[in-house]
Formats: sequence, structure tokens, C-alpha cells
Amino acid sequence: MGQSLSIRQLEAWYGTNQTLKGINMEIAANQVTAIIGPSGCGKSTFVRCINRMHETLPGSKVKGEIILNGESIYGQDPVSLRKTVGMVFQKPNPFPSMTIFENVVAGVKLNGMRNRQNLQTIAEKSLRMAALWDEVKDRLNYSGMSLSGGQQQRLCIARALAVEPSVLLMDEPASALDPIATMRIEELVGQLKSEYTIVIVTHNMQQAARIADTTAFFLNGELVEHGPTSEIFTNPRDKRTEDYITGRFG
Ligand SMILES: Nc1ncnc2c1ncn2[C@@H]1O[C@H](COP(=O)(O)OP(=O)(O)OP(=O)(O)O)[C@@H](O)[C@H]1O
Repeated sequence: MGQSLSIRQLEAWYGTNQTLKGINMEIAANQVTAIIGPSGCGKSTFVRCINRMHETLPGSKVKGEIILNGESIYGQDPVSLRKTVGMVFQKPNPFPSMTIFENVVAGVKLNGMRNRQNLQTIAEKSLRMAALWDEVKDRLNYSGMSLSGGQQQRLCIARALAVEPSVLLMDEPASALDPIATMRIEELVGQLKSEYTIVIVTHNMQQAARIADTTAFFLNGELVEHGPTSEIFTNPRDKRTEDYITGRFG
């Protein structure tokens, strides 16, 4: 099941450059939350804080609190946090030397699972959830790199799902894909939300409108507005949101 997130007074820096300036935001379980806003407003930084990846960069700093299902993410070690909070990146990044099968089970193997039968069960389940099974079931031992871009991205989603996270962070997961592959990813996001809490960064406002239950508009490291997607796009409360969604800037 998905878990809820509560972001409190979150601030983040790269060196002296403050990129998040006190974000307060509630993210409901089993919903799709879209993060929109112009380039450089802090969308990627925000999702990278949620799985504690931002902190790994030299010179970076984070302040504030992120509560996952009632508990601070800073009370657990980042490696175990990332089992609960999975991430899919903009560019599909399958492990190049691994087969399709090995890619999907890489995380579970790292967590100590060795039983071949169990690994096969997990691989099939994850590939089915990522809507890729039918396309790859006869070539699980081919290289992950032999797949198309859209298939590689679904492979990366399967890899993230295999460790059974509660939250799935997606940082522009379809921006490198063609319209058909993008549509498959969007359909998939809609199906996955019954099991996961999904936070998706997107540049594409139509995409946010199609798939997100709630949408958050970021600007210059601040959260301007967060609400039901239909309201953000039809009746925003803040003039800056209106200007952005009507294409006046960004
Ligand atoms: N590795 C980094 N080192 C230093 N500054 C960075 C780094 N990554 C991002 N920044 C800066 O942090 C700010 C926020 O960047 P971030 O990537 O979070 O924005 P974004 O909204 O995701 O942008 P985009 O839509 O272009 O991906 C920007 O000013 C950017 O220049």
C-alpha cells in the first residue's frame, strides 16, 4: 500500500544556492501528485530530498522535516529508506551489462534475496505491473539495452517496483519518450496508484492534467499552490499559477 508524506518547512541548498525555501506540503497515500513549474524552480531537488539523494551531493544541505507514514525519514538510514521510496529518472538507465531479468531483480538481490524461484516470481510480477511482461517474457536473458527507450523506462519502473516500495518518485519519466511510449507510461501511472503513492515531476501540463489527482506549482524554490488538479488548471487561487498555466512565462 502507498504511504502518505508530510513535508514541513523543507529547505535545500547546493552550496550557497538555496533551491528550496520552506516547502510545506501534504502528499496523500495512493494518489498521483504532479510537481510542475518552470525550469530551475526546484522540482527535481524536491523529489531528490524525499529519498535523501540530494544530501549525497558534496556541498548540499537540507533543513526541515519529511514525515513518511508518521515517521521522520531522517530517523532511518538512506539505504533502507530507498527500499520504501523508489525512484525513476528522466533518462531510462538500465544497468548496461545486465540482462532484462537481472535488471529487474538487481535491487532485491542486493537486499539479500538469492532463491532463483523467488527471484523469477518477483521478476514476473514486477514486469507485469510495469506492463512489460508480454513484450519481454521470451527474451528475459537479452541485454536490458536491447529494448526500445519506452521499454527501457518500463524496465526501470519494474526494477523500482521489485523491491516493493510504498512511494514511487518519478522525475520526468516520459520526457525522453515518443508519444506512444509516453501514453503507456501515463496509463501505467494510473494503474499503479492503487498500490503506490506517486509523485511525478513533469514539464508537460497536459500530462499533469491527465494523470494527477493533485498538482503542486513550484516557483523559485517555493510552493506557490497545491490542490486538486482540476482546480489548479481551471481556477487557480494565485495569479502566478494562472500566469504559468496560461503560458505567460516558463
Ligand atoms: N548538482 C547541482 N549543483 C549545483 N546546483 C544545482 C545542481 N542541480 C541543480 N542545481 C540548481 O538548483 C536549482 C533547482 O534545480 P532543479 O534541478 O531542482 O530544478 P527543476 O525545477 O527540476 O528544473 P528542470 O525543470 O530544468 O529540471 C537550479 O537553480 C539549479 O541550477
